[in-house]
Amino acid sequence: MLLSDRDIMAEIDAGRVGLDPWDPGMVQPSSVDVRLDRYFRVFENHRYPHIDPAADQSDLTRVVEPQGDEPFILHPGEFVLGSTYEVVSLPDDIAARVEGKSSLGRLGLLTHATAGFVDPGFSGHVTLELANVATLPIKLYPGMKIGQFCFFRLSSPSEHPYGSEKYGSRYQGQRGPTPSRSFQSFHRTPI
Ligand SMILES: Nc1ccn([C@H]2C[C@H](O)[C@@H](COP(=O)(O)OP(=O)(O)OP(=O)(O)O)O2)c(=O)n1
Repeated sequence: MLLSDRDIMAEIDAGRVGLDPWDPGMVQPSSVDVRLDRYFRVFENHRYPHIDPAADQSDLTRVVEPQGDEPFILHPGEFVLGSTYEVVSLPDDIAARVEGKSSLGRLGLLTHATAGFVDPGFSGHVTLELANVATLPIKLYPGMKIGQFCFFRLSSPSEHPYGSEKYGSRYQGQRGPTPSRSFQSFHRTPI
């Protein structure tokens, strides 16, 4: 079930869902707007001949921080990682999705390429997969509204929420735009 504004507020007031920093003005009818943090990870493609999900390529990306009120310019076709300004924390019976904003989508800005799901139990900044599919560069201002979270109540609490031992939980507690940890516990079924 998708949580309404009043259900979201009740979960926040009960301390079960955390959004830090919290601004009640960000609540929408059944979502909460989130803002863009000031850190980005740009790809250093010259370092590798290919991207390998099985290999530790931690230096494939480099952190860039615009100074003061400077925007980050995202060029057409470019793909960088960003992150939400808010840290989100979910209990074991609520999952979330990060969604784009229509006003930005209409300009050609994508906020996640394929991964919009936030597990029950997750806590951390959410990493944004920012892409410009327009034909002109787009200015990204730290602190601007960049997307929205919507929240879903599970049919029952998760037995092994994100962060518990059972699963990898490779991104629990992540701070800022976090590069892929795909190589950690990379598994391939022989077929
Ligand atoms: N755009 C997104 C989507 C998700 N997450 C966070 C919240 C999720 O709970 C966590 C893990 O997401 P997935 O389960 O989709 O990723 P993996 O399966 O690759 O990671 P893991 O093995 O840790 O489950 O990453 C994020 O930071 N940014």
